[in-house]
Amino acid sequence: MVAAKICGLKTAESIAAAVEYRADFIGFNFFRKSPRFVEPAQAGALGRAVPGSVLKTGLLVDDDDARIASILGSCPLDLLQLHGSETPERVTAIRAKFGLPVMKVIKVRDAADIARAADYEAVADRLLFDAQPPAEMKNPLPGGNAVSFDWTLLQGFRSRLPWMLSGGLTAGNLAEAVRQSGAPAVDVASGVEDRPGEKNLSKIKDFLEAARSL
Ligand SMILES: O=C(O)c1ccccc1NCC(=O)[C@H](O)[C@H](O)COP(=O)(O)O
Repeated sequence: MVAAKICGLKTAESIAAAVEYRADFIGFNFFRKSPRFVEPAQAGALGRAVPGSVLKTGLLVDDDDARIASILGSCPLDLLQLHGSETPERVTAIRAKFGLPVMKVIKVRDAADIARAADYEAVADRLLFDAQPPAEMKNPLPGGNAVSFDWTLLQGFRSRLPWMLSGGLTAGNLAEAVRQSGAPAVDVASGVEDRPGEKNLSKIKDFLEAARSL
């Protein structure tokens, strides 16, 4: 079994499906340009249906303290996912100011990107490896692009921090992704959707059942 996060949830039905099929994390996306964006107040209301056993994750991209404080005022969270270009110093500052665990996202194109995880080893609580959007991709978002990277780049990766694999995952490729990478946890947004931002409850079920079967 590998732990699983379903990211970009913004409806009661999709959250209920994630909880029913035992997601370990759910993600609220606070990046306004994303098709998965959810208003913090709405996320706060939705989050009240989430049991304490499922960690509510807030997805941020280079947000300042005022915005993070505003989000947390509307939506209690268990984990902050920093998906932008936050430096180790910025991660340290956010963690200290808000008193919440931080998952730093490392965007991967090649082996040098994996090595950059070491910069956050002493300051983050978790790591998430996501694909760097390909250079030719028109108007990519910082994440949620349904793009994967070479999972073998993570072979032999060791960290004192728990880490997740992300990027282009689906119920259909999950076993191979985990076999190649050795990931102990996985994360998905597009792979459980029919269209960007529109979650498919059966795909959520299939993804979470696939994660539990490994
Ligand atoms: O999902 C988004 O729209 C998004 C937008 C901006 C920054 C991050 C975003 N998603 C972050 C996630 O954790 C996604 O689950 C991850 O990038 C994987 O996405 P996908 O390849 O679509 O499964």
